[in-house]
Amino acid sequence: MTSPTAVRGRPQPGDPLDPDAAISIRGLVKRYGDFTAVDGLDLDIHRGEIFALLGPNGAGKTTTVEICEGYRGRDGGEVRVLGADPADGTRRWKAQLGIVLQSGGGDSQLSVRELVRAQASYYPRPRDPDEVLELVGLTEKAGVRAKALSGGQRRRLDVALGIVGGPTLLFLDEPTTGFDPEARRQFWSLIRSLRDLGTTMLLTTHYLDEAEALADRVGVIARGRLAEVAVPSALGGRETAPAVVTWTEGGTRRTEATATPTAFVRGLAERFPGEVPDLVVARPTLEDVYLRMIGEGERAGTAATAGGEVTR
Ligand SMILES: Nc1ncnc2c1ncn2[C@@H]1O[C@H](COP(=O)(O)OP(=O)(O)OP(=O)(O)O)[C@@H](O)[C@H]1O
Repeated sequence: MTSPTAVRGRPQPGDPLDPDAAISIRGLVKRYGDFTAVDGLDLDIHRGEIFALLGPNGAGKTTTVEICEGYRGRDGGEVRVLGADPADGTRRWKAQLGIVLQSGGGDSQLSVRELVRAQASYYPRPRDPDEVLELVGLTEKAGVRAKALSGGQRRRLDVALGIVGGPTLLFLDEPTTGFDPEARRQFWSLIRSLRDLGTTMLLTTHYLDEAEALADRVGVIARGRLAEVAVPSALGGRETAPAVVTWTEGGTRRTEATATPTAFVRGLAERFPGEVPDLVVARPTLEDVYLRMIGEGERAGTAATAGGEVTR
């Protein structure tokens, strides 16, 4: 289900920061040497929503997210996260954030339970570590050393470490990479239950089905700019795009794009005594519109390479 916040639009350049938003970004710029990785980004993420940031490798997703987390500085623009500028976020502010990094911890001699308990001890109001292990499906592995976990189990541990502090705002950077299909489904229901508890989430992912299944809104970022922000079903005009009807007639594959597929198929059905051969009715998938968008982004830009190396 889509939250009420999901229908709000996106800010325009020059708009004031939104004081009610969980994250409010205006004109964000980040350069690495001569290379501009984030190039004037305006975005509001509303409290309680799940927002998915999509974009090809190197688009600027992690850079944007890490600026919001306070891990990277910026070269221009304004950012407020839970009311504070991340560049001077206090410990108390940081305690409200949960972070699931792309390559998290877990390479430890400590057991899973010990790691989650240790993490919990940094927060003023942590969740119960054993409940968190239950939530991420690691109860049976609680006594196992983290280094003995499989790749997918390690990601679950990363999620456990990210949520044990009871965050108001959770950042998830490609959280289900390496998960098997069942683990992904379990993770999705975990994310939905966190949303039901009121947690705001900013998620980056390369899995379009994940964005579609979880996100109230998605933002497509290409070459450091936001190409579009929309609810998943409306991205790239999907809702109003013509349906494409395909069938076989006289031994030939036929295709018709139509705004009224029901009427068209009814007409088609009258032409055939039984089933319409090989009938398919399709609208553009999220993947179709996404690939078109990032393709347009690539064509609009010129070839650029990253400049100076900056380490976190
Ligand atoms: N520390 C750094 N020093 C120099 N260039 C960097 C640094 N970090 C990122 N970049 C460059 O900035 C651009 C954006 O990188 P970023 O990691 O934000 O992309 P991303 O969208 O998260 O990509 P991915 O999907 O691969 O994780 C890339 O071209 C990258 O090479």
